[in-house]
Amino acid sequence: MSETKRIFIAVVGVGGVGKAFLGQLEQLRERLQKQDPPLELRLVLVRRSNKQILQKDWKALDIPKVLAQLDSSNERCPPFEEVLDHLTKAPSKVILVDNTSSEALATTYPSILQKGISIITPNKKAFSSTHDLWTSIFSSAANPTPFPSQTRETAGYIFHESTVGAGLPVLSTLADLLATGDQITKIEGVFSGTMSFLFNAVMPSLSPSEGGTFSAEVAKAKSLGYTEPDPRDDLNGLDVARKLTILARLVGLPISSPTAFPVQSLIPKELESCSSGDEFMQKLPDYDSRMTELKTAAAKEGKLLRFVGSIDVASEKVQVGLEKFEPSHPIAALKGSDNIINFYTKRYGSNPLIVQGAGAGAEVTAMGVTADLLRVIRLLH
Ligand SMILES: NC(=O)C1=CN([C@@H]2O[C@H](COP(=O)(O)OP(=O)(O)OC[C@H]3O[C@@H](n4cnc5c(N)ncnc54)[C@H](OP(=O)(O)O)[C@@H]3O)[C@@H](O)[C@H]2O)C=CC1
Ligand SMILES: N[C@@H](CC=O)C(=O)O
Ligand code: NA
Repeated sequence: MSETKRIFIAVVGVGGVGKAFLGQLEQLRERLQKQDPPLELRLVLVRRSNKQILQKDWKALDIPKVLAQLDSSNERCPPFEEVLDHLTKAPSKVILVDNTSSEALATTYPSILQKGISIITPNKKAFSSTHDLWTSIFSSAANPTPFPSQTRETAGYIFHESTVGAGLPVLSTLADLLATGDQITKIEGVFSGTMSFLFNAVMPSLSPSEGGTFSAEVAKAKSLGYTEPDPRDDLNGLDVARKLTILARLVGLPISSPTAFPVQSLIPKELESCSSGDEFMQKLPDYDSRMTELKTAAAKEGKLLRFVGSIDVASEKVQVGLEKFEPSHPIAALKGSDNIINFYTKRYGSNPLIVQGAGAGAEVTAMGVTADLLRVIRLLH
């Protein structure tokens, strides 16, 4: 066998997605170790909000045992810049996996990339906050968006497939459409696993006796790992707005922020001032009748409520909110946490290219991150 090549992996965030990613990393590590020439994926950092394990001597952490080790570790988190300084001294390439929803970490991506460290992440914050940050990230990365037409070899690569539609091939499909010269005219569909789950459960049919209460289904979506760490970030429409911002920017629209277009919030006005997600969840059942009223009104028109988003490229119009659909409509017929993303393009004409499937959940999201890991590995070797 030829000499083993090596890539160092640094994981920040070990919640639902981070844990599932570590499981997939272990499987991939075993596979790549056996290929010829072997490639070693060596885990050297795991970090959560209040503690970390960093291998200063670059020795491999044992992935199946690392979470238990982290639990019992006393190593507090130094500022991330210190960790980054150490990672830049690695004897081989480093890939940082950001499995958090931290905006603070997201704003450091440009400097991480400039240091030659690649990033893979399901965290939407970096790509859907200010347009300046977006520009800064992709002018720092080795793979400028929307597709690598040139490379800056000393910089790191960045991929973020799971920021839209979790592991579904949404960004890679869009990149292929653009790279092969198609023109996107419209993107529309259901972009939130949480919202899909909620409306499929609260209003599965036109029958008033079917469907759970809104607050109980929100609690279920949270326990299934579909919601953002704070479910209000889903219910206020911002999570979908962030995904549409990312897609619109990839298409070339200079969207300034995810609040720059109409976004419907499902948070009752009275609960906008809740100081915590827990307080919000406790009080939400008091407002279930509001959703029942909306549901009843839609059913009178013979329609089902669904939470959707759209980008009209020519008019640069982006919008997010509730709409009503005939029960036979593909959007109304979704199941579970499924997303559906319709790409209308010049080549595909009036029959869109459709990507559909689970749009939230730890394993399917981690799968998109692991697929991004493979993309970076291919570019590095
Ligand atoms: N869940 C899903 O279905 C999907 C999630 N995503 C995205 O994936 C990301 C992770 O989601 P999920 O796993 O569900 O979230 P969780 O809340 O389960 O996990 C978040 C993890 O990040 C850690 N963390 C938060 N802030 C920091 C920080 N500043 N430094 C270090 N660690 C930090 C938390 O630490 P601690 O453990 O100490 O709290 C926790 O381990 C989010 O950006 C989310 O939007 C994208 C698509 C689908
Ligand atoms: N909270 C999000 C998770 C994936 O991005 C969702 O429900 O879609
Ligand atoms: Na995706």
